[in-house]
Amino acid sequence: MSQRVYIFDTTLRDGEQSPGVSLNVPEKVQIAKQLARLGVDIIEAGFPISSPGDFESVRAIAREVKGVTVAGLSRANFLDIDRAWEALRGAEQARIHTFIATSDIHLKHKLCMTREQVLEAAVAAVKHAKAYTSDVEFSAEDASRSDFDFLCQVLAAAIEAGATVVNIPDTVGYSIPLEWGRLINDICHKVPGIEKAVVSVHCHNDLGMAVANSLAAVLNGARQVEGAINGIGERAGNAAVEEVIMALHTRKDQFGVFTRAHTEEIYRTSRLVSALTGMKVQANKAIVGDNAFAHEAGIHQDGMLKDRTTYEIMNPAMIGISKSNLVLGKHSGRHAFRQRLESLGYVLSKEELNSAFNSFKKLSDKKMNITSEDIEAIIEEEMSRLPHAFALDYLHISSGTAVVPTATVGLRRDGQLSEEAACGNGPVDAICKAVDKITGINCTMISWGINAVTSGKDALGDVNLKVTTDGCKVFTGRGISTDILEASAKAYINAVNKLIWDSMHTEREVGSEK
Ligand SMILES: CC(=O)SCCNC(=O)CCNC(=O)[C@H](O)C(C)(C)COP(=O)(O)OP(=O)(O)OC[C@H]1O[C@@H](n2cnc3c(N)ncnc32)[C@H](O)[C@@H]1OP(=O)(O)O
Ligand SMILES: CC(C)C(=O)C(=O)O
Ligand SMILES: [Mg+2]
Repeated sequence: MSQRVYIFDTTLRDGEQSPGVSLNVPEKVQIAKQLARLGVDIIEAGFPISSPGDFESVRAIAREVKGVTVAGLSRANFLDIDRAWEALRGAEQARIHTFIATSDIHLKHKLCMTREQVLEAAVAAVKHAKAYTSDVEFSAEDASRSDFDFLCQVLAAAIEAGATVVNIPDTVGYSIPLEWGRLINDICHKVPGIEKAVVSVHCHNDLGMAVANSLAAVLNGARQVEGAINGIGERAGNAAVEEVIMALHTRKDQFGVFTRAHTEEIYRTSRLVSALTGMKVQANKAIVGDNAFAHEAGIHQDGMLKDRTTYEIMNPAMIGISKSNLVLGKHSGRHAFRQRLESLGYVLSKEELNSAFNSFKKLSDKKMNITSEDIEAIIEEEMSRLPHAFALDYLHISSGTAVVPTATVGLRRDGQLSEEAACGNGPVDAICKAVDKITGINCTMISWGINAVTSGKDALGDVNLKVTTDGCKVFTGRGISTDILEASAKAYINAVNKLIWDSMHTEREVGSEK
């Protein structure tokens, strides 16, 4: 038996049957092109007889999307099949997919047909489709609730009539994996002529077992799996294609099969389908949910930082997700906190880390998402507690068109006020020189910029600047005020405090090496 599993994507047919979803022709073509990039083998582009829009979508996809088989659905009647072929005829590889239910429940209550009539309709439909294309798929709708012998009889007759794929749907998501695996195994062994067809499964998720059932089927001989991206579809949806692909790939030790999917296109495909259908992906959804590669628990984050494989069985890059996400929150620990600080350019001693970590824990009890800005605010607060941190007490500026700009600055450190005055090329330059006189550190300003935080006359000015003393190490400073000179003074003092803090650490590190 071949080890290749064909992926039949029905996002555009069964997926679109999700209540509330309706895709127009360009949207369907866009998704189909992305599905081709993902490397699915068959795209079920629609149900051509169902509406002019669906017909047009199948026709456009058949013409425009190459390198993949394009399928169209039809009931077991000639009109549906003729319409399906009309839509599909421009495809590089076209498949007519015809179906009829085989369960007594459907026969009695829905089709109002006898078993003999269904058998006859199935055979006639396959033969009619076969006159158009060699690639014909036959589905026995509601197979999971069908009488086994009758199901086998219909499948055998469909193969005899020319079906190259026989699809076994769990239409109402009723089966459980053990039972479903056994059914597929029995079909593979008992249906006359089954070796001439690919056995396919189409599982619905009413009991949340669509993917598990699909995989059980693969273990028992199915070589085509049908599903939809993000698991969308009728009622609780279809088997999620991305989950099937990644399960077969990640556990090939168990399945021993392969698909031709380009897994790194999975995430992009999922986002596109979600955006165009308007069906949001739940955060904890396997493979493509926002949390699928996010870690918040401190013990997990520590493990991840030491080796990703401690808590991840798949590399997010394989799915097209750039990297795992260590989310800082109330369950995080010191390792992850320190790592975020280091990525922001802060290196803290053990005591400082502990103190900042305590502030972080208090904040995380109140705030759900801790951002990098929150972390910076915590550190700045920590820095302001340092014995050598300077804080602006007051500022007086004399400036104009006919005077030399002069600044008088008062800074507090450990409660002590120090005052100095200085002249400069402009008022900002004068402020910096006065600050330098107090701190005893001569800094060179590399850049200065201002953004308006709010709008209007009372806008807050957000000054960002960079200073250096040696031309190598650069320290950034930020200050916010409605007065841009005060914002500049605060930003400059902020940068100088970082510089002092850094030199204290460098000294301590050198000292500790001794
Ligand atoms: C399990 C699945 O997902 S099957 C696919 C389901 N998808 C859809 O139904 C979406 C698209 N469907 C539609 O747009 C419409 O249902 C149409 C255009 C196909 C048909 O519309 P209508 O002609 O108005 O019929 P309606 O949908 O009300 O009823 C379905 C008819 O098809 C019959 N039918 C259902 N399945 C089949 C089948 N596989 N083969 C032959 N006839 C079938 C029903 O018995 C019923 O026949 P009746 O009119 O003689 O009672
Ligand atoms: C048309 C068939 C394959 C189907 O969607 C189902 O039975 O769920
Ligand atoms: Mg279905």
